[in-house]
This record gives sequence, C-alpha cells and structure tokens, in this order.
Amino acid sequence: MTSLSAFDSRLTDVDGVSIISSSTVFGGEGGLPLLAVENAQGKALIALQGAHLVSFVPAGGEDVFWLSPKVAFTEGKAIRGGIPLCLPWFGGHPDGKPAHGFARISQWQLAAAETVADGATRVTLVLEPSDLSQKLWGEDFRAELVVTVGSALTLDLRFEHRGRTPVAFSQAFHTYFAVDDVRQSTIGGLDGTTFINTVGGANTRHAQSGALQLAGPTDRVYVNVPAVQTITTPSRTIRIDSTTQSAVVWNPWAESAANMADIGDAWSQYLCVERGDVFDNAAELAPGASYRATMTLSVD
Ligand SMILES: O=P(O)(O)OC[C@H]1O[C@H](O)[C@H](O)[C@@H](O)[C@@H]1O
Repeated sequence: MTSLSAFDSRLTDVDGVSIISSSTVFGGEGGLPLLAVENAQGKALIALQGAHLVSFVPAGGEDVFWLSPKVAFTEGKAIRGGIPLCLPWFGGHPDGKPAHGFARISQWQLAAAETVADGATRVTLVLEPSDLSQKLWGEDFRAELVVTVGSALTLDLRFEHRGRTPVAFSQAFHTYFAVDDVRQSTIGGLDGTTFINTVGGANTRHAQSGALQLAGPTDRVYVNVPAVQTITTPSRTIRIDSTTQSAVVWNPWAESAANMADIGDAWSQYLCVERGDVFDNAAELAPGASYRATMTLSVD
C-alpha cells in the first residue's frame, strides 16, 4: 500500500481529519489508506482508492452505508459497499474493460481539507491521468470530488474532459445503503418514471407505479427521475437528493449473491439506489466540456 507518511501532513492539519489504514478499522493484511473525518455533526471514512466513501455516521445515528462483512481493501480491486464511483462509464464496457470505469480502482489524491462555516468538514480529492487511465481511457481529464461531512453527506463531482475528441461519458454514485432487510424497505420518488429492466440482459422498458418494494432479483435503470428519492425501512428513512437524472436499483437476491464472494449471505442487508447519469441520460462530452453532479444523503 502507499505509505501513510507519503501524504502531506499540512493537508490533514484540520481538526478531526486524519489518514489511517483500513486494517486498523476493518482488520486484514496490508490495507489501504482511509481519510477519517469527524466533527460534532457526523463522521465518515473515505478510501483514497476510488475516493470511495466506506462509512458515514450522522451524530447519534447508525451508518448510512452497508459495507460487505467480507470486504477486501486491496490495491486495484473495487471495494464492496459504501459508494463506489462509477466513472467515466457505468456498467460493463463493450471492449471488455473493467466494469464501472477506472476511477474506483485508481488512487486519488487528497488536495484540500477545511472546516466550513457551519462546523461541517469539507475534503477535496482529485484524480488525474495515470498509466491505468491512459490504457483504459486514453484521454486527458481531471476529476474532482468534494465531500462535505456534516449532519448530511454531500458529494460534488466535477469531470473535465481535456482530451481532443468527443467522448461518451456516464457516471453513478453506486450507493449501498444499509437496511434492516431489503424485503422490508420501500423506495419512494420513482412513481410514474420509466425503468429499463436489465436482469438477465432483458433491457425491457416499463412504467413504475407507486413506491417500489423489491421481491426478487432486481437490476433496473430508472431514467429522468425526480431529484429526491427516499428509502424507508422499519428503523429509519434515508433521503437521497441529486442533480443527476438516473437511479439504478440493484440487489442480486440470494441465488446470484451466493456466487459473489463478497456478498453471499449478507445480500438482504443492503439496497443499492445509485444516482447518476446513465443509459438515456448518459452524456457526450466535447473537448473542453465539463460534467458536474451532486448528491446529498440525509437521515430523517
Ligand atoms: O460487481 P460490480 O462490478 O461492482 O457491479 C455491481 C452492480 O452494479 C450495478 O448496480 C449494475 O446495475 C449491476 O448490474 C451490477 O451487478
């Protein structure tokens, strides 16, 4: 792993911000560097690999995220749980490149950390071209994720296309929410929208009627969705507010999860509601164009 001393201590010289190793929190050999952020309103852990939120606990509450009990913090391997950033493409790639892009398996740099006016903490992570991005993307770019940790969690993503040719672009905040039981959770804020059912590669279009409660393997891409969705469980309601246009709802259910080593029996403890711009809402970025997306998560 990258040595922890490699980080500029001045950047973390802000109250409640430190760099720790994942192994000190989650065990396991080696581990990856995590940015630990804590203030009176809440606390978060962010892996520098992927600018990946792995924990967010509002003060007095429970973790908003599910993290696999079998999570591996391994260099170059996607972390199962929290918020993988799918960037600059979502899902499988026609040329067999890694699913969900290279951002989640790349090392991001901590660029800034500060306490903002209301006592929340803001950290800025940056991703610039690397050997991996050159191999998989081949274009110049700059990605920045600004994370604000307070009583709510806000992610503000900017992607600047610095290459010379137009590129197809999609992205998602692939959030794994911790729920008591996925079968007892309902998702509001999708009524009347269109979804593409991608289970088994079906790709059929349907209209959503009312709230959504999962009852089997689910992999749906909702397009042109309203800004806000809610997840209601027996113990809490989580609010998702985003500028993005799509929402992907995914849980593989027992049989498929059994074939995924880092999910297995734990499949019923999470629900993915992933805000982003994918499928119909994917973009084409002209040289010099920028993309921006924000998402705020809060618990009622
Ligand atoms: O296993 P991963 O590459 O992290 O992908 C996990 C899941 O991500 C999204 O939700 C897709 O819609 C699913 O089809 C996919 O299985």
